[in-house]
Amino acid sequence: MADNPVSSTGLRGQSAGSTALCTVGKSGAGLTYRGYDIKELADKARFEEVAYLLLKGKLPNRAELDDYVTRLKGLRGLPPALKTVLEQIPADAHPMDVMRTGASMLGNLETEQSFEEQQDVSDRLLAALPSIICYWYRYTHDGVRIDTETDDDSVGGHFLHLLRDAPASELHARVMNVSLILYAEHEFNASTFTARVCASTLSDMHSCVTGAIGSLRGPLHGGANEAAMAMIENWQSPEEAEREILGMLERKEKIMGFGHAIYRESDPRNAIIKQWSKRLAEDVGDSVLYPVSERVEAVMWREKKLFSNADFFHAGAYHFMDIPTKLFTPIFVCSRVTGWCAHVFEQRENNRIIRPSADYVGPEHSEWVPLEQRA
Ligand SMILES: CC(=O)SCCNC(=O)CCNC(=O)[C@H](O)C(C)(C)COP(=O)(O)OP(=O)(O)OC[C@H]1O[C@@H](n2cnc3c(N)ncnc32)[C@H](O)[C@@H]1OP(=O)(O)O
Ligand SMILES: O=C([O-])CC(=O)C(=O)O
Repeated sequence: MADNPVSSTGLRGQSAGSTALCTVGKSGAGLTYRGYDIKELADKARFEEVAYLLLKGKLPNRAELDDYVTRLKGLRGLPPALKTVLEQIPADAHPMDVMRTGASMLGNLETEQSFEEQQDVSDRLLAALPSIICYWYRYTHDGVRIDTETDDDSVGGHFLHLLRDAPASELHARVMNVSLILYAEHEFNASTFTARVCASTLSDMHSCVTGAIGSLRGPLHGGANEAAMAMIENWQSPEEAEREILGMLERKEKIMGFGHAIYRESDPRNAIIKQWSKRLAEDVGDSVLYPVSERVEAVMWREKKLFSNADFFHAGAYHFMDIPTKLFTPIFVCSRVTGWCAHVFEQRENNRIIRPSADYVGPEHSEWVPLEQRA
């Protein structure tokens, strides 16, 4: 039987290729996008600058950024056939399924005909994905057909504007900006690897992104921010939270929003979003959810040395901005599409089809039994 040590399952610890986009957990570096520290980006950059950095290869100068923002604003409208499809999707569908269908349908209407169009296709996806989710959400939940072409300068502000029919407050636009920066890129995570595997067959950009959305949907990956919210909203006090978490650990249940495949001691995105979550909690006068979240974090570290990952304090932050829980992971898509597309560019630039081997663990030889004689 083949040797298959647990430590190597899930391809853990194995390099599956190279990238110039991002370092995750590299000693002394925490998280960097093209060499820029995530803390500095979250503090100083606009998400649109980070998108430009990832997709075009360098930070934009003032004129380039202004042009890029104007360009993205001009790409927010949705074709009528896409709106018709979105209107057919039921209100109780999962919004990540809506994102998946939306990206795929856009690929039918605006097919990438050649790789020379990859920059345009990526910009279009980045601009259109918030419109897709909000168009569907408002149609199915509020019965209105919204105009998706807002004049907001930022992707985050545009998303909140569409959701609420009113421009976002400065604080909310700021937090959305930080959140989108934190979620933009993360090396060979599961959804990005999905995109790269798809790209390696020389498939089109919409297929790569559609597949990546499907991978991000799961609760072990992007879906953890929604799962964390569903968990913490049940608890009315830190004491109750502690009791329940101890019970879950006793039953060997997974606590969503904790742990990481690469980081060992902390996720550098956590401290950043946690600080904004606290600020928002103060803004709405919360005295339950934030203290509950803090206690869960403390108990998880005390009991298991497991730390909050990027998703855990995002739950409270989005909740305090009154964003419906089921839209949490779609926001992740609106950001990570930048990383996915940038990885597809890289894969295409130096491509070889991704096709690992498997250790066979089935029977050595199986004797054919005619149909009538089988038990
Ligand atoms: C943006 C993102 O995608 S971040 C990740 C979001 N996902 C989550 O928050 C889901 C919860 N977390 C997890 O399921 C895992 O920590 C993952 C999927 C993120 C990483 O998985 P792995 O790399 O397999 O974790 P790792 O090898 O560090 O696990 C070590 C041990 O800790 C346990 N563990 C890890 N995370 C958790 C958790 N959140 N709750 C309880 N136990 C956990 C594992 O079960 C394992 O225990 P075992 O040795 O007894 O089997
Ligand atoms: O890197 C990972 O495995 C998951 C993650 O944190 C991300 O994709 O942001």
